[in-house]
Amino acid sequence: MSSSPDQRAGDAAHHVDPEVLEELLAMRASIDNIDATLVYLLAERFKATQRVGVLKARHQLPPADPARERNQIARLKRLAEDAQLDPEFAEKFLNFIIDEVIRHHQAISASETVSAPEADTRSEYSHPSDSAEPR
Ligand SMILES: O=C(O)C(=O)C[C@]1(C(=O)O)C=C[C@@H](O)C=C1
Repeated sequence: MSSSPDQRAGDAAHHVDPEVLEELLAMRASIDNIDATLVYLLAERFKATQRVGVLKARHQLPPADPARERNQIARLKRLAEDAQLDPEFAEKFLNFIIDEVIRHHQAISASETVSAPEADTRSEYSHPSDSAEPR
């Protein structure tokens, strides 16, 4: 599943000296490995949040937990600063992922309501994050 040097060369192959291209390709090989790791990490994270979504739906917990999110963002921003990563970017990235997780939680909750009609008190539950407005 790794990309070949030809695939890594992209448009640059036509525009740069061979030595420069060689260095660029070496860096792109590293970027490819990092991107693959990101995909695997995200897949594992979504597997974990999927289980949280089922748990929340079964126990009538709201999809979003704003206090937990605030703590995660504060922690991640501190880590980003230590790692010389832009903390604002780290915050945006985490929020982007969490928004997607909440959409998944809402979908699980909707399907659990259908498949578990005994939990009919849930329909009376309301939480700010349950509104139809996108976050
Ligand atoms: O920890 C939870 O309660 C989750 O649902 C997971 C998660 C996350 O993706 O980290 C997602 C939504 C919540 O608002 C907080 C955190």
